[in-house]
Amino acid sequence: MSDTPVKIALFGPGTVGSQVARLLTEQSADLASRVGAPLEVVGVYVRDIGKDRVGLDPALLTDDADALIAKADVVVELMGGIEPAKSIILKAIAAGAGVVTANKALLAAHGPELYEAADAANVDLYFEAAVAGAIPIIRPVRESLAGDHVRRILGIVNGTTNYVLDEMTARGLDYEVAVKQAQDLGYAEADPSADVDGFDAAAKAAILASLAFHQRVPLGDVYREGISAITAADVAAATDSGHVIKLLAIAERTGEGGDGGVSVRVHPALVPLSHPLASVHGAYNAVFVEAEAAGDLMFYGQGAGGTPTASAVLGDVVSVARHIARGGRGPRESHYGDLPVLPISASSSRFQLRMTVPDRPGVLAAIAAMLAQSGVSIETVRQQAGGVGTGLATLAIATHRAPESDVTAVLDALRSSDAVTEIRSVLRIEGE
Ligand SMILES: NC(=O)c1ccc[n+]([C@@H]2O[C@H](COP(=O)([O-])OP(=O)(O)OC[C@H]3O[C@@H](n4cnc5c(N)ncnc54)[C@H](O)[C@@H]3O)[C@@H](O)[C@H]2O)c1
Ligand SMILES: N[C@@H](CCO)C(=O)O
Ligand code: NA
Repeated sequence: MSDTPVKIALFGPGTVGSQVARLLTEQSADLASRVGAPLEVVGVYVRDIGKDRVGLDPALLTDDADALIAKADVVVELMGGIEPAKSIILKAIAAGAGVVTANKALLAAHGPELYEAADAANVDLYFEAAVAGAIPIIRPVRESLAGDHVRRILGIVNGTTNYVLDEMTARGLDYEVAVKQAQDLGYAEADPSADVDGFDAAAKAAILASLAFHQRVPLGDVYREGISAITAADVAAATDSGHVIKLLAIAERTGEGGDGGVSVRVHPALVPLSHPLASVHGAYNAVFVEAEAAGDLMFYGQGAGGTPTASAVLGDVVSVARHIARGGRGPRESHYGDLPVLPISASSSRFQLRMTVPDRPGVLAAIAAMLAQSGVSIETVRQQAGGVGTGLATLAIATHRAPESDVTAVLDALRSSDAVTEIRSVLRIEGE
C-alpha cells in the first residue's frame, strides 16, 4: 500500500457529484485498500463559491479550473453539458490526468475527439455512469464482449422517461406531474426535454452502438422520437391490448452477417406484458445484448439517481486511481470499421395503428385495401364503438413486420382518405 495519495478533482457537486463526494469520504478506507493508495479530494469546482454546499468542506471549493486540474491525478467531470466540460476534460488529458465522466451528451457529440486525445496522452478515460446509471454496461460492451460479435442491443436506457411512463400506466398520473416528480427525485437532466424528447437515450444508444459494433455512430445518425406525444388514451389502449409503452433504444447490425450496416433508433414502443422489459419499473433500466458467441445477455438496475450513479462513477475512479498507483492502463481505442449508419427507412418493425373512423359499411374494407396496396400485412384488428350517437368507431390495427417505408406510404394514404377521421397513434411493437 503506497502512502502517496491519488489526488481527485471533482467538477460539479450536483445530484451525482455530491454523492460521489460523500462516498469518497465515507468509504475512504475501503477505497484506499482497493486502490493500493489513499484517495485525496484536492478540490471541488463550482460556479459560485458563495453558495453553501451541504457536506462539502468550503476550503475545497474553487472556481479556478486550471489550478485545480494542475494538482489533480484524476479529474471527475459531473457538470453535464458540452462546455466547459469538454474543455476541462481536454485540459485534464493534456495535463496527464485520468478522467472519469458521466456526460453522455458530451461523449455522444464529441467522443472520438476525447477518446483519441486520451489515447495519444496515454491516460484513462472512463465513463461507466454515462449509460444506464449504476448498471455496469460500458465495461461489458467495451471490454468483456470485445472478442464477440454483438448483433443487437435493445433496452430501456433513460430512467426519467421510464419513470414517467410507469407512473402514467400504473397510477394514471398526468404526464406533466410525472415529469415534475422525476425532476424532484433527481432523475432528470438539468433540462428535462433532454430526457422526454429522447436526446438522452439517443446519446446513450450512440455510445453503446459505437462500442458494441466497433463503428463510429454519430449522434445525428440516431433516429429519435420522444414521449411527449404519448397520451393517457395511448396508455389505456396499450393496456387493453396486453402491452406497455416504453421508450426503447434499439441498435442493430443489419444485412447478411451484420455487414450491411448499422441501425440505431430511439422511440416509444409497445412491449408485450410477457417481455421482461415490461416489468422494468420506475427509474430502472434494462439492456438486452445479443451476441454471436455469448448469446442473449440482460443487464438490469437503477438507471438514474445521484447515489446509484455515484456507484458507477466510483468504480471508474478506483480503476483509474489503481492504474495511477500501480501502473497499467484502461482499454484503448478500438479499431473502427466503416459500415454505414442506416436511416430509419431501412428498418422494419411491427406496428400498431390506432385511428378514429366513421362507423359505416365499407370503411374497414377501404382501410384494409390501403394496407394491402402498400404490401403491409394485417395481423390483428380490434374495433371499439365510439360514443353513442357519434357515428364513429376506434380501430386498432397491428401489422406483421413491415419496412418503415411501406408503413409511411400507408399512413400517407390513410391521412388523405375519407375512411379515416383521425390517426390517433402509430407505435412500433417490439420485443416479441
Ligand atoms: N442525475 C442522474 O441520475 C445522472 C445519471 C447518469 C449520468 N448523469 C450525468 O451526470 C452529469 C451530472 O448530472 P447531475 O444530475 O448531477 O446534474 P446536476 O445539474 O444536479 O449537477 C451539475 C453540477 O454541475 C454544476 N455545473 C453545471 N454547469 C457548470 C459550469 N458551467 N461551471 C461550474 N459548475 C457547473 C452545477 O452547479 C451542479 O453542481 C450529467 O452529465 C448527467 O447527464 C446524471
Ligand atoms: N436523466 C437521465 C439520467 C441518467 O443518465 C435518465 O433519466 O436516465
Ligand atoms: Na452504467
